[in-house]
Amino acid sequence: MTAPPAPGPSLLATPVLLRELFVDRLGLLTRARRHGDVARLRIGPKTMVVANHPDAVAHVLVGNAGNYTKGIGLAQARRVLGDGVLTSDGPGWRDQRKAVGPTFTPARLAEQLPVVAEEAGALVDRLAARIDEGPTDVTAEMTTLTLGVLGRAVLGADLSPYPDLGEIFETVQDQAMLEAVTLGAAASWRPTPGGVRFRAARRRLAAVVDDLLDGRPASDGLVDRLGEGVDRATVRGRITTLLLAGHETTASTLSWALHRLSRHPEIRRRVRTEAREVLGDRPGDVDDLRRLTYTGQVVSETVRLHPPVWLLPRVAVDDDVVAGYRVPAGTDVVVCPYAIHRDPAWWPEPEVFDPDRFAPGRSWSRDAYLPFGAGRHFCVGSNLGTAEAVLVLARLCRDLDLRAVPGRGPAPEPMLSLRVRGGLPLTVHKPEE
Ligand code: HEM
Repeated sequence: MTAPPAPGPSLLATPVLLRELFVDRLGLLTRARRHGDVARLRIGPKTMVVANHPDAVAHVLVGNAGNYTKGIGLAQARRVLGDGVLTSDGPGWRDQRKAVGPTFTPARLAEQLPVVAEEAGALVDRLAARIDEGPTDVTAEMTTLTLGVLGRAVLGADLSPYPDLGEIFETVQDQAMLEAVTLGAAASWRPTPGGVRFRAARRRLAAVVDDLLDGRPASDGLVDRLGEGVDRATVRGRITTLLLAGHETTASTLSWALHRLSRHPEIRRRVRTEAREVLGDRPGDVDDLRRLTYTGQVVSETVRLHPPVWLLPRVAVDDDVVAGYRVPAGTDVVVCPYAIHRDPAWWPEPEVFDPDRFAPGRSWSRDAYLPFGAGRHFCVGSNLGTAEAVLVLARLCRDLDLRAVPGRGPAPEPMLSLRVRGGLPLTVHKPEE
């Protein structure tokens, strides 16, 4: 007997689903759990299966991962960024995964942390110049910080001569997302203002990466490993993709963490107390990181509620059966960490920001926690990204007090990563003694 198709809304719901795909992707995928462990969303000619239950997720990402390649948005991301470890699959992906491996070992992390600490110090100085002044957009600052770290600690290159890099990445991502949600109708070659902006941004990005390559960066050999046996266009794509994967996610984590801290003075105080006890006046190193336990919990809780990679898209290569339902070859199967992390079946009071969920000795649903993905595509930079977020938060809370501007909280913008729509204005103050 063949398995039945997964349950989901009728084909007549296409106009509603299409609208939601455009204006409320997070809501659409969160509501999909109403249909059960997996849901089938038919949007015109496109069918998308959403894996809602952790067992279904584990099947797609781990147990039967060999039957799934990366999916929705991949073609668009590859067109705008190039063919990098984040945007590829198959043998090309395997080679790159091998090439980046040596850059993300614990020994390398210990060498990378002083750079993180230096960039954190520069960030504190920039923000300290704004003490008791008007609101400052901290999202732009987080992008500057994470690009600085990535450039120096991973690629061995100084990216400070390119202050527009964050904005360029925003423009190329906007185009990739627009193409993905309009199912290709908004192609980048069109003579629209967005298309023109995108093409200019892509040219600039290529020029920046070429500059970087021509400067023969003093990396740990990563750039050479990525360039082995491939032409300039290919290596450019590989570096561009790594640049995006390595800075956006950590910048998003830090921005959302600062938003949460700005609204919870008691949590901010706990982070400050811990930072003072552990770091004293020092910049922070690997041993300190292990002792910044509560700050680590704040980061874990931030990426639960605001996972920067909010969607893990896959495509089934051959027919499969997931949680008892038929998934024909070629079906888009998606896992939405944002929705799973807010599912009351796995997380009590899921909307509450409570870092103590992750306190030592507390048990929590590991299978329903996917901020870094799972299986063979598990994030290569998870240790660096986490270490960076923890150390920067500790330094910011130790040295400054960042407070919310009264009014509505920021809205999420689910692009290639989960951005803060319109930036995050906070005011900067001296911390209490
Ligand atoms: C808090 C920060 C970060 C988060 C939340 C995060 C999250 C993720 C997730 C969920 C994936 C899996 C994507 C999938 O399965 O389709 C991923 C993959 C990846 N991440 Fe991260 N990431 C972070 C930081 C970093 C950093 C700092 C780097 C590099 C410097 C990095 C490089 C990559 C790469 C290259 C991949 C592709 C891996 C593959 O496909 O094999 N990430 N990341």
